[in-house]
Amino acid sequence: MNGERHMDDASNGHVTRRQPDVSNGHTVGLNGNADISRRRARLEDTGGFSFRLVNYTLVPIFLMLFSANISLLLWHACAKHDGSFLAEYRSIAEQGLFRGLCRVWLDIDVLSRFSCLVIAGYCLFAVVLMKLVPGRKVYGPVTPKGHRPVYKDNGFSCFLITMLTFGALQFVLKTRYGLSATVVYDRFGEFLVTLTVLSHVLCLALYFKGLYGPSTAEHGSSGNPIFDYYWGTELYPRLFGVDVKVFTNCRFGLTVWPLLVAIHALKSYELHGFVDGMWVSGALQMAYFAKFFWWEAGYMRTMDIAVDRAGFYICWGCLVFVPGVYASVSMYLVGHPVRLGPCASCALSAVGVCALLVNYWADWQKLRVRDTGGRCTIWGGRPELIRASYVLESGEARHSLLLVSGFWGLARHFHYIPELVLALCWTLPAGFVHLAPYCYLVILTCILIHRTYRDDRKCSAKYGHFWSQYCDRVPYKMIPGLF
Ligand SMILES: NC(=O)C1=CN([C@@H]2O[C@H](COP(=O)(O)OP(=O)(O)OC[C@H]3O[C@@H](n4cnc5c(N)ncnc54)[C@H](OP(=O)(O)O)[C@@H]3O)[C@@H](O)[C@H]2O)C=CC1
Ligand SMILES: CC(C)CCC[C@@H](C)[C@H]1CC[C@H]2C3=CC=C4C[C@@H](O)CC[C@]4(C)[C@H]3CC[C@]12C
Repeated sequence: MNGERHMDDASNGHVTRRQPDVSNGHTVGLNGNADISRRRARLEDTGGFSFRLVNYTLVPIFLMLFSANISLLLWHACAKHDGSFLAEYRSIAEQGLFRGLCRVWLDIDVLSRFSCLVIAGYCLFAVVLMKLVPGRKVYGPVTPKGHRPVYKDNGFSCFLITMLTFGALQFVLKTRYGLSATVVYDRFGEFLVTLTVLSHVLCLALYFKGLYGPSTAEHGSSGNPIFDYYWGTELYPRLFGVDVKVFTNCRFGLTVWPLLVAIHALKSYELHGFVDGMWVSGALQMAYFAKFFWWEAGYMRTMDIAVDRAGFYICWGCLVFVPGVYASVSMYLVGHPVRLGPCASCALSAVGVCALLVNYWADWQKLRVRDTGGRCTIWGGRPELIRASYVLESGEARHSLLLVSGFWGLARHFHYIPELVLALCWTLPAGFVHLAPYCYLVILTCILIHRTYRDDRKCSAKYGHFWSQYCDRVPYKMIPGLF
């Protein structure tokens, strides 16, 4: 498809029917006008003191501490304790939990010159690609304040160029200088702590930028600085002409993850030669990234972009949690080569590819119905639709389509099941000796289950009784007949 494509306004998560934005399960209502006190009042309206203390302060603090520590401990367990959390726990507990944990952090060379140079070099490279690689113009959903984000759909090309450049760089390093990019695996702890610190600096900058120098009208404070830092103060920030969320989510998180998978596969090859478990896992992940970038314009309409603000959750998450936790399966496999044999390799690959296709197909059905105004076929028949209306903050009425057939008729978030099955397929090669490689799967399950609730709340606030109608016709959140 060439030329401009306008995204369905309906996908904007910030338009509400009768309540402020409750998309995160927190009553956010942060749609960017300057009336901070009004928003604070909204936040305070949502429950008693203890409810607010837990939801807007304690949970964010817990998540920030938990995610930072799990990213590092996962690496530390793999690097120093053969992937065993139990051994990791014992070695930390020996010194007293708090002291032991601090030792893990402080023993690592933070902001080392090497990690800073590699990270800065990569960021520069990614930004140059973002700017120079051509792509058709696509639009994000219009915000209630009338902002329509514009994107260049060049994700797939940037991904390919990055992977090819990595391959060429590795070839030159190896043949000319005897060096290898696998040094990133050897010194990954340094990278993680450096990324952690740099990402906090970015989040802090974004926090103040959202309050005092926002790029668009979608900004503001909830009145609670901790929650604001965690959730963000601006929806579509730009820094030096760069769209921050496109950079953090797509050009960093979702690109560094495949680079790490490639580095882990190389390291495994250097250590053990060809190990089919690593290659099955790596190939399935690579197919997942290719699918992601092929569909990147669709991703620009999802909650991550249209609802979640640029704060710790999304930005720090994509800069540190994705490289640290999402890429941890292949990191674990480096130290634990598992030979699957041809039958298991083929079975896992086949199930994984089917899961990937189903997930893509479900996302595609939703986009297709919206793009064609329902004039398309879904599973060979005319789509069953609910023509839902909703009202923008400005009072303007809009319409949108809710698909009730295809995968969207099985359950309201059926597409999360293939997402999980695929992740399982690329994790199973790790075997069942340790829990560490299953961290991603466990965390992903929590994120997706939580997301089914978040999305229901968001859509119910947006579509009101149309959403109730949809829920009556499709009563299950994720697993037909069960949940
Ligand atoms: N690996 C990971 O960590 C994660 C991966 N993912 C993947 O990302 C992809 C997108 O995620 P997802 O959570 O779905 O993001 P979305 O935000 O795109 O999905 C939900 C949105 O789709 C619209 N919608 C809901 N029901 C219908 C329907 N019946 N018909 C038409 N539109 C509907 C609503 O938005 P609207 O306002 O437009 O009506 C709703 O808010 C998936 O493939 C998922 O598996 C997701 C989360 C985590
Ligand atoms: C407490 C926090 C540190 C948690 C951070 C979570 C985020 C890093 C992730 C939350 C949602 C995730 C994603 C959503 C949808 C995606 C589409 C998929 O095709 C590829 C992965 C992803 C971009 C994924 C990436 C991580 C999150 C943003």
